[in-house]
Amino acid sequence: MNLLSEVQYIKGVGPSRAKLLRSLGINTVMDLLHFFPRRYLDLTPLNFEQGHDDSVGAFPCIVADYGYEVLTRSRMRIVKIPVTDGRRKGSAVFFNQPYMKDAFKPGDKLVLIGKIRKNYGEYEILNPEWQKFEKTDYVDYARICPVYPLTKGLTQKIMRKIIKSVLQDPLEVDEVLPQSVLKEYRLMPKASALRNIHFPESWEKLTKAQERFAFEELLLFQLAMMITRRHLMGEKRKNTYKDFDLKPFLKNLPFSLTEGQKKVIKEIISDLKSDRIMNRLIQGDVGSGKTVVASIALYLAVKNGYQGAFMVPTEILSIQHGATLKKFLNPHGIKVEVLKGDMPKAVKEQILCDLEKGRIDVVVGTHALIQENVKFYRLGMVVTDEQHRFGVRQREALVKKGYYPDVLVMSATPIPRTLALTIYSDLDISVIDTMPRGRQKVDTYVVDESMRTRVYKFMESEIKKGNQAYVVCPAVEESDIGLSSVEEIGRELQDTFPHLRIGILHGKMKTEEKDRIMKDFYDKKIDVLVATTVVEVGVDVPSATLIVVENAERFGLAQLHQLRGRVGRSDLKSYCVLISGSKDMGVKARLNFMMKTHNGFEIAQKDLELRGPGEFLGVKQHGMPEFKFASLIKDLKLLETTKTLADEIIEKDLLSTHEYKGLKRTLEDKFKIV
Ligand SMILES: Nc1ncnc2c1ncn2[C@@H]1O[C@H](COP(=O)(O)OP(=O)(O)OP(=O)(O)O)[C@@H](O)[C@H]1O
Repeated sequence: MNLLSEVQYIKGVGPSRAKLLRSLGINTVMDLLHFFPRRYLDLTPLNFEQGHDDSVGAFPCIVADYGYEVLTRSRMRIVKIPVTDGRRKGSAVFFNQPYMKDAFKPGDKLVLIGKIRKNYGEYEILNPEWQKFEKTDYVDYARICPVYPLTKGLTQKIMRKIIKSVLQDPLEVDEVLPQSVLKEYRLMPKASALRNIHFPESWEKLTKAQERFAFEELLLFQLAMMITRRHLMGEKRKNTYKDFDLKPFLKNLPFSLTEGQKKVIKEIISDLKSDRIMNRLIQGDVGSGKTVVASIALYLAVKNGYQGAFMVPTEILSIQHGATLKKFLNPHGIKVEVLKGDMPKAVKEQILCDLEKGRIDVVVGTHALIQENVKFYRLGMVVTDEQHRFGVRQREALVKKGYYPDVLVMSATPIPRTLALTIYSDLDISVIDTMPRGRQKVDTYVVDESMRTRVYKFMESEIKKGNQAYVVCPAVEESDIGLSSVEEIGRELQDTFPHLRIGILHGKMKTEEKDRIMKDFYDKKIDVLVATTVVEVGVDVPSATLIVVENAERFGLAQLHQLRGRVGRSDLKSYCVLISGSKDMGVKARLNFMMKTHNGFEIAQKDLELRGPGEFLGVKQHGMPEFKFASLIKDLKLLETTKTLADEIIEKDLLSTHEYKGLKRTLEDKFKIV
């Protein structure tokens, strides 16, 4: 049968079933073959005793007597068919299917597929799928049976039959992957992978088939991203960078760089020396010192005649990073300005004009920096500090404006490598893998409400030592859903400790007010900052040594780690207290994980496993790739392998060779590129 034939012409389909299949997106034989099972049943034949509660099993048996109907106490009609597995007695039980009473006669041989349970000493198989067979036939019955995601009107039985009938003929499918790739990575060829994905000959073969499809899926994805990137950023750089002397900058730095920082700076410099535009992601645990690295990139850009832009996720951060950059860059004659949303019009216009004329070297601001009508004189370096956000669109916006700047993306929180490789697959990845010297691990405690008074007493003693503290609450105002709020806790603390200077901060406040509070906290005019998660990302106040998180159960692990990262940013001993009244064992285990683990990448991985990629990244991301076979949680090795291969394919321009024809065509069909 031709793969492009319509499904209607498959044996046993016909117009009405074809319509149902079409509603599942299946038009052709090819579509049908690519309609993959959702899961599989293990149909290794079992006797009644071998069945497990709550798991589906396959039970070959013989009908022992005629079926009969029973009315339950809740007036439900059930049909029972007495059966035996040869040794024990049991029944097949059908709910609300009175016609099943006469479906079988004594002596019929059946295989019943369903969950088994023991009811008053007798085995019952509930609402089973069933198949009549002669004992010898059972050998032919698939041991590993596919379960498809279906629609009303189609049953598993019908679907299996249709697909089986297609698979009976030799499959003339085009192989997508080149023979050399199949051989090198020991992948199952497409035709047998298709057979085994539907009717696996063994569990091992099923795994091999799944691996093959995952490989294909990831390779195609990586190639598509790389080709898009080449279109987008593939401009050859003009190689105008001549000055790589960092001595003056480093001399002015109050500390020496860590090994991790040095390594990443080397990678940046090698990008700037190469003939391709830089697209690099910098990852690092909280407090690993990403900002200095970004400053160095901006320093080099300005030294070589370019302007730089630093985009940050919140206004609070734009002020903080603005101040840091001024401190690092002003002494070298580099002019830095912060562009804020609600600046007086005249000031803003002056900055915009100076930028366009090239009188400002580095501008810091939120993403509005590139969305608004901001024009540059000679933009050469864009640093974006991202909070799990795609930079692609922003980078695209810049390219559309006619700039082809080098791009450095800083990921504000550690993200597991599988996710980094996919959502940032258009970037090269650098990791700062060492922490500044003298950092101690932040002691972390999980406590319940009864400890609150003690925790706050401890806070008082920290402040007496000259340190500062954060209290993070999930809500802004008091409400009836029982969450601690910034306003309520702020008031309570002020009443209990009248001598402490308490400040509150949340997203609903005016920018001006936020600025003032944040500045007071930086300047140590505030001892305790009671805030929502606006302080979550990037806020850097080295003398803060305690963070208390109220209703800690409300936060994800990665977020808690990010919050904890607000303390322990100097050599002062720091503490994190997670307050939670939750009795849920799962929640407790999750919070306890924070006490044991301090490595952000490990925590992020755990968070990803617990919540899945969508939740981990926060709101459901548009454009987040959805893979059928590959797992963003587990398939790190496969991701790395396919990335290396994709690199090689692009580098050597293999897609234009005869051997890679299939791959090229699939890319064109699936992603409309190449
Ligand atoms: N090599 C270093 N030695 C000592 N201190 C350093 C070093 N590098 C950075 N710091 C300091 O460590 C603190 C954290 O640095 P930075 O704010 O750049 O971290 P980050 O990686 O951006 O952290 P986060 O992700 O939490 O925002 C800052 O106060 C910074 O001045």
